[in-house]
Amino acid sequence: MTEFTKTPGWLDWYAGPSKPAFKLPPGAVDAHCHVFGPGAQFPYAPERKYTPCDASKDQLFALRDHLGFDKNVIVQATCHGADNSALLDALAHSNDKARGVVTVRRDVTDEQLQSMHKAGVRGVRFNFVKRLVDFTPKDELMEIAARIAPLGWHVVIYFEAVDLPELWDFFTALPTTVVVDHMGRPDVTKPVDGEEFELFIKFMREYPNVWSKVSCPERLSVSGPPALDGERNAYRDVVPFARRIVETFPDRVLWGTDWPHPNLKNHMPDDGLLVDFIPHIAPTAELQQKLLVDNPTRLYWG
Ligand SMILES: O=C(O)c1cc(C(=O)O)oc(=O)c1
Repeated sequence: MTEFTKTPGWLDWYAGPSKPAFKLPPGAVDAHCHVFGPGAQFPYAPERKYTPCDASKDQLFALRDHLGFDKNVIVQATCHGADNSALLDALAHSNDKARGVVTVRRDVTDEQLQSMHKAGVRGVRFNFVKRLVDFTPKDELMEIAARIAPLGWHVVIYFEAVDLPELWDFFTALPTTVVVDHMGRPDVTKPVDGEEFELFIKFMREYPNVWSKVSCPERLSVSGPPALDGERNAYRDVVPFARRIVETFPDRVLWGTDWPHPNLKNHMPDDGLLVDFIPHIAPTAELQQKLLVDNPTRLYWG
């Protein structure tokens, strides 16, 4: 049995979350969440940049039911590298209520890809956030994208807003649907109609294969207030950014909790209150239906 020691200062996920006041529509999908280990059963990768607390599939499924979601999309976390065993185990025990996005290297075989497809995998994740991963050459990533495209899978990309100009040519050459994690991490202290965020809007406007997760206000917010202590109007500085994306591209947005929220530094949100962020960025029933049900169902269960 392997013992792991958490990264110093690690914040564990919030136990005993509230019941959201916002009632999720039937069939709602939490389209961005992770499983961590448990490390004793699914060891963390040697090349990881952090060691988390455990966050098991059973704990994830309990949260899903408590919050009122119907399904999950589980995204491979960088602490597991390219070993997708914990994720695949969660899919296998999900009763068809979960899909997955994996991390693979160029040595993955076609048989492995086929078998992951049968298990419910529908995408690969390419990560460009330097604090999370070592650099992977773009030709290797493009080769992987070309191999997963025939399966109907998509590519999930995680990057910081300042790096979009440099990554533009690579992203716009990808042959699949492209899903951006956490709105490409805008700096929300800059104007919502400023140069940086306009480039992201342009990316989505000019490339109809690009989708965005309007998730992670708890990571992007600077002025808060956090989703804690009954606050149902949290992270107000993030609202204009997320709402602009939802209202401009209503058919290409997804929402997820990001549970168990790796690497948060100053607080851990109450996931029930985090769900209450949704109506602030998707104010009508029609937008909520697309964001939470229609879009993820089409992309992952279509
Ligand atoms: O910002 C992060 O630290 C972060 C990390 C990971 C991961 O380690 O996979 O995933 C996320 O969605 C966000």
